[in-house]
Amino acid sequence: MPAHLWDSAAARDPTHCRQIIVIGDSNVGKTCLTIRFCGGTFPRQTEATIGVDFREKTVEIEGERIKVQVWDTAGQERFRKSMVEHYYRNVHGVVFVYDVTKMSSFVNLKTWIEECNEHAVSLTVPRVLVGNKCDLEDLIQVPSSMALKFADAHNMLLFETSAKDPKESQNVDAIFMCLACRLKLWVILCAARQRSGSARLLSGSARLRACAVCGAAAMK
Ligand SMILES: Nc1nc2c(ncn2[C@@H]2O[C@H](COP(=O)(O)OP(=O)(O)OP(=O)(O)O)[C@@H](O)[C@H]2O)c(=O)[nH]1
Repeated sequence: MPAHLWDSAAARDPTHCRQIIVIGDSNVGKTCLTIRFCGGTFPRQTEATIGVDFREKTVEIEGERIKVQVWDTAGQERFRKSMVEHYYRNVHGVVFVYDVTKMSSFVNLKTWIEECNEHAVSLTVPRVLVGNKCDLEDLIQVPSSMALKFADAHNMLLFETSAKDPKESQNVDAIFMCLACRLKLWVILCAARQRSGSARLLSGSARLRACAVCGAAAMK
């Protein structure tokens, strides 16, 4: 395992990047959510994403700076083909997005989760569910209760938000802050295990899984 990841100084290093991938159907607002978080604005116009777009932001969690790189992926199949495997391989956190005004984007979440699992993204990689476009109140098709049930069944937190409404920008931040926070906790947990020198903890159990941050084995 890479020793530097256990070093708390490295964990605090703002240049040490955590990659978060944003996936979901085309047009659900992945680009707008990413721009709202990284740039604080809502773009007047967006083009369909081709492959993957990268944006970065350094966030502070309990006094520690963590650099978050957000990978905004194409929702359209024809624009995804070549990129999927490479990006899934290096991911530290996943944001699944659906459009609260479009039931089909919610139904399709199953396919996105399957794709994620098929590409061997460990279940220990933190995942969150985001219902976007909550500002379109009169058009909502996906009730919160249904989304909550789905989120619970898949062990994810649910965020309902709007990339468009500036009053919701804190909620958009919360999505990524939540993931960054969980990643930070994960690093601390792994470091504690490493310090305790517990070989038993790090091997020999069918319940062990790979750590999302450092690739080391860790308890589920
Ligand atoms: N009302 C409303 N519209 C939104 C919101 N977020 C995005 N949109 C609109 O939805 C459309 C699609 O937004 P994008 O962010 O480009 O969607 P995407 O998921 O990145 O689409 P792909 O790149 O094709 O995968 C645009 O017209 C946005 O203006 C929101 O919170 N509220």
